[in-house]
Amino acid sequence: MGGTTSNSNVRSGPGGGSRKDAGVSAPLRRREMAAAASGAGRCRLSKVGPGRRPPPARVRVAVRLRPFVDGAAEVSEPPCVRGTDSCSLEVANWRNYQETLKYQFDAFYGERSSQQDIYAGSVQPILRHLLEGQNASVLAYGPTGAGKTHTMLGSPEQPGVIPRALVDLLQLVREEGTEGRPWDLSVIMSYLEIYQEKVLDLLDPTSGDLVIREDCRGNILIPGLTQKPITSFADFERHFLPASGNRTVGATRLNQRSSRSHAVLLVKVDQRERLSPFRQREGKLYLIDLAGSEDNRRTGNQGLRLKESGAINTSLFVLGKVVDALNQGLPRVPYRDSKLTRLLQDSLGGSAHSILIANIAPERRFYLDTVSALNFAARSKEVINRPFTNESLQPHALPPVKLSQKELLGPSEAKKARGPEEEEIGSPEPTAAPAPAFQKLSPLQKLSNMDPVTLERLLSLDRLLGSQGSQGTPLLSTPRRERMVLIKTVEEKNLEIERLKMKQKELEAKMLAQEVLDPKEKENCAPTVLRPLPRRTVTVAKPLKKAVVMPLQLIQEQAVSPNAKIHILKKRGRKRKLESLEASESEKKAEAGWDLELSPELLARGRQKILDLLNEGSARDLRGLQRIGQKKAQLIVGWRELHGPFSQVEDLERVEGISGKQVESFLKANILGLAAGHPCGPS
Ligand SMILES: Nc1ncnc2c1ncn2[C@@H]1O[C@H](COP(=O)(O)OP(=O)(O)OP(=O)(O)O)[C@@H](O)[C@H]1O
Repeated sequence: MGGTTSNSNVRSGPGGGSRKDAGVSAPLRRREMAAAASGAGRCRLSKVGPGRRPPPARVRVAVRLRPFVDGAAEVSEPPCVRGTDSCSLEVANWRNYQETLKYQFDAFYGERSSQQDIYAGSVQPILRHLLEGQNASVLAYGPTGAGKTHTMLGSPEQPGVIPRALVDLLQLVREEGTEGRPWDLSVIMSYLEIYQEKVLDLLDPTSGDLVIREDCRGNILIPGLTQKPITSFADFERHFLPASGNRTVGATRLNQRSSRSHAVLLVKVDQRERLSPFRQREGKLYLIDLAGSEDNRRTGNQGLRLKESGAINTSLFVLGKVVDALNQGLPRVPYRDSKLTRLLQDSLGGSAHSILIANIAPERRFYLDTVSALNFAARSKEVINRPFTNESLQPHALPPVKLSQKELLGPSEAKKARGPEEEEIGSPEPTAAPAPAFQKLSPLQKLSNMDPVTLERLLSLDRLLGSQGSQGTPLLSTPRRERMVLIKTVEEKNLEIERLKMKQKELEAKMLAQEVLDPKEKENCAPTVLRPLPRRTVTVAKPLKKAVVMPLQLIQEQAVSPNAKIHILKKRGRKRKLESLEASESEKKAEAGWDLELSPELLARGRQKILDLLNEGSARDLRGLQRIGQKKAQLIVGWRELHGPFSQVEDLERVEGISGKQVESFLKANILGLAAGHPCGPS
């Protein structure tokens, strides 16, 4: 290794974390803005105070150099890396052997450092944040065979970060949670791996690929992931050791037991205040052993190993892009481009106290990997996180909710939001009660109380008047007298509409009576053939496109079940009848000119059944519904866990990943089957 140092090759300047934190440089601000945009600081929490952003905490970076593991190599070649002090190291410059590349980090651990040195120096200090209700993460990064698993897991003789952290954390929890202390504490663990872009539960390997979600505070969670309560280290080992056996490892040319996946141990510390105001806090610790980046020219990987390697390298590449985007303050940070980065979203540029341990190897054959790992580590230490206290009130301590969603809506909207059954029950909802005299309603509230049809007509009249330019004054701001005249006109129109509706009903009844009398006509009609009625000539508002929902199976069912009423097909445009129920699917599609009107009770029954399933069904039950696969089922269960029960089927649209269109087609596919009491088959 050359003795001369070239300053131009110093990749990271001597500026320590404190100096950078205090600085107000533009790039730092941009990074902070990106961190905020990425989800940090979205919370309004008591520790931080409403409107105030949590203070920044830079990602800490430590580098660990492992010793030579191959004695022969140590004798034949000098190391290509060496430490210069407890924070700095230098690497030979392959372009010019007279020079070295210098790096400075928060800590550097040389080849003689022990497991305890790394743990006590870099990991132990962040554990206390968990008891403050904050998140923390430890990531082991580096090329394959550089010692990540050794650092995180270690061996029975040299236990690594994971066992040491668990021992200390459980001890802390015991001390803090003893009787007489203000908080009651509990610890829960989960363990997963990301293997070939699949999130697999190591505590329950049968569970399949899990979905990663983000809550309103920007916290990352995985619904359906097994959570095991632990109270002692023996408890932890009982779950952890067999689960570690489930992790995917394989032999490569560079490591006999190479991790083929990213392993993530999640330890959650839940705290509940014993006395008023009964706050609760949650701190999460992620302990992550990343799979190593692999140069497949050297690993000699082929087949499955090559595929695994591709997934590992891609996710690590995205990790690099995320770090770069955060550093450059880019508006879009590509967290979603890989499962790994999605999971690390609140650890990088997010809400956690994070420490990255970059593992490097001294052998020459690792040289390029070492330089690339060090460069990544140097970029990572510029990333700013904003840890905050994750604190809320325990559910029983919350004051009663004053306004329900229905109460916030106007009466007509609330009526629409209620199911037909609810309407029939006619509960004395506050929405129906007159507003108290002292409550001064704003004009907007008055409008929202109006019948939507009237309101729609008022607004279109308003638009019309506006477009004519004659009156010039928009309706809602016209003088009271003129407004009254206009409203009266609207009311008259409404009356006329009602009259026409009545007339139409009479006509319909007449036609039905005629059909009954006409035996020839009757002969032609199989009981299930749905007959068109004259088209309505008056539309109150823009006609809503009605869903044509008629699974063949159900129509046949209706034929033998006279109780269930499915009414009428209404003609729209072309004069064609549904000839027979055996009509092919394409023919049915061609019948777009026909609308089907279904018995409202039948629809309401179907909706209620769907709602019950959405609120009470397991992911497996939900998979039994049409148009719901494994992912959507998990999304639904996850949403429910986060937000509570769905109040109406349309709430499905609020589930991230389910669009309004999908909800519509889901409804169409399921409503009749469920109403008719069919068990739903898989889609
Ligand atoms: N600090 C250390 N002291 C002694 N041996 C070490 C040290 N670090 C790593 N090793 C040894 O080096 C080998 C490779 O280490 P390890 O499996 O931890 O690498 P890795 O980075 O996790 O690799 P991969 O990404 O392929 O899983 C192992 O035999 C391990 O025992």
